[in-house]
Amino acid sequence: MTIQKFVVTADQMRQIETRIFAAGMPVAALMEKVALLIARRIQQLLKAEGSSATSSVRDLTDRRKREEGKNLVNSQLPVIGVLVGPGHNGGDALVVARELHFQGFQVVIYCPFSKLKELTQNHADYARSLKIPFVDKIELLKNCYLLVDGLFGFGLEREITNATAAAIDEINNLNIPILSIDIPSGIHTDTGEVLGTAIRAKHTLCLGLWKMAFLQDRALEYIGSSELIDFDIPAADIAAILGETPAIQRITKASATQHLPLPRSPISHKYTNGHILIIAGSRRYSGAAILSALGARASGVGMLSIAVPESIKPMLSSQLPEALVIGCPETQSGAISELPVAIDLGLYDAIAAGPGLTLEAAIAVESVLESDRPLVLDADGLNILAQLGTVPILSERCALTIITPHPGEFKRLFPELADETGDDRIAATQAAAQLCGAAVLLKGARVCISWKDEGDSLRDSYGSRTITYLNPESTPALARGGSGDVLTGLLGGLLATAIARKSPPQSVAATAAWWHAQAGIMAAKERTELGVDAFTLTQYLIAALREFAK
Ligand SMILES: NC(=O)C1=CN([C@@H]2O[C@H](COP(=O)(O)OP(=O)(O)OC[C@H]3O[C@@H](n4cnc5c(N)ncnc54)[C@H](O)[C@@H]3O)[C@@H](O)[C@H]2O)[C@@H](O)CC1
Ligand SMILES: [K+]
Repeated sequence: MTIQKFVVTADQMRQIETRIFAAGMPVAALMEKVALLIARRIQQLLKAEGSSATSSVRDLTDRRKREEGKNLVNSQLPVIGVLVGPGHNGGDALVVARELHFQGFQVVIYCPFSKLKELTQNHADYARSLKIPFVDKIELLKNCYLLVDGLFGFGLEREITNATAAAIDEINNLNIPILSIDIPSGIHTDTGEVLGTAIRAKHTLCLGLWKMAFLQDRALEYIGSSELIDFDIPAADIAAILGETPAIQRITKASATQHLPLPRSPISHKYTNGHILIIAGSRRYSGAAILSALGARASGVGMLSIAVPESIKPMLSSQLPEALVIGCPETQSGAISELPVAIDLGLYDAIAAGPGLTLEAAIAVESVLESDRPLVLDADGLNILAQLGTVPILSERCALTIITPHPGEFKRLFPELADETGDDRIAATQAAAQLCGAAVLLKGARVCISWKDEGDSLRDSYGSRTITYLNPESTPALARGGSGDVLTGLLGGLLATAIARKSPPQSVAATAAWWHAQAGIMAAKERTELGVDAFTLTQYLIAALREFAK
């Protein structure tokens, strides 16, 4: 079982927790276990940072051994501030404060609440008895080296207002690195929405199972970097609440690799490895066709055909010697006016259409929509689809369609939905998939992919019957023109191969999103976040594959 693939709502986490407690695990024991893991992780992180502050802390612990029994409070030493809320998130924080205190760190506690849950109150009383200082003004935290945020966890449901909101803003303004326990206080666990105001963490330790907010773009600036603290939730309890095959999953290396067309059959030939037709480009946007084709090339697809306006055919042929380039009749401005009369779409396992077409290519896009071929539709293909009427057209298709909108295109395709679901990208993608029957890949920092479930699996947390995959890792280096064109080609190539190999076609969308992001991450590591232009990205696809698929 890979714990990394699970993702839960606050309600699901509560249900899982309830089962654990009902089975006999004492609440206090679980809090103790979890908070000890957090305290240990904080110490590791401080050590890894290797800063002067950490060495002072180390000096302190060494000295502690030497000077046993002496008062260790020394204002010159780094102080860790612990922010404590009224619920069990605050309880976790108090256990962390206590442990760090015993490890020789200088700790101060800020708890602006008079009424605490019982267990949290017990820990607060014990911390006071240990003479860990409590401060009641935020300015007294200003010399802290690190703040640990335990104000609210997944129990936060309503807006933070008044004094608490003002305190959070003041804490953020101290500009001290903050480590959040479970989730930055103020972030909605499911939607990632900021409930009034929220802690801006540098790093967040998510407890037990990944919460939905970590996959919602709007929460990412608050979450900072993040990691999961696994506290041994029994697999049976997870399965009881999420189902044997959870309706919503984070993409993992294992799941991405599972849907790669590897290994190849030793007796495969070019046609059994799939034939993709890419329809892309115009005189104005010729590069889009090249980038999509290079993306498809990296997928290892058996045969690559590219339909472009006649006038840019030589350019494509020179860039992609292995490809079959089809010149199409073109408009005056150099867009595809229609597909060649002689083209037989039935030859292709899948079609990918859209990048760089311009709105003038509507007739060509209509032809592929009317065909019975599995289809990836992107960019201008989507803009044309929106004009034709998204839902009626897609509902009529008899083959799989995968649409890959960015949020702007999504709004054009599903204007009502975009209004209803706001910035909840997961809910929006699921609702769109449910409505139009296509697989929907919503681009963004955390790509979300959803399609209607034809089986009998559980309803997902939003009540719709969809399968959803969320890409947990990416890089802002990919936020530039052309990187989407690469994804279209890569996805198209994988789709054609999946069709030829008779493997589940929708799942390749998750593999493509993961692969694309991993290539971006690898390229950014080597070349910085500014060094990942779309062409460079295509050059990292195979290197990234070699790394994650080994
Ligand atoms: N799920 C699990 O298995 C575990 C959970 N633990 C911790 O428990 C947390 C959840 O604890 P709780 O359910 O007690 O909830 P929280 O600690 O997240 O906060 C809820 C508390 O805040 C108050 N509150 C909610 N919204 C507020 C607002 N807008 N303004 C002011 N007060 C507000 C509530 O009345 C309640 O007292 C997790 O995030 C985690 O840190 C851990 O102790 C161990 C294991
Ligand atoms: K928190």
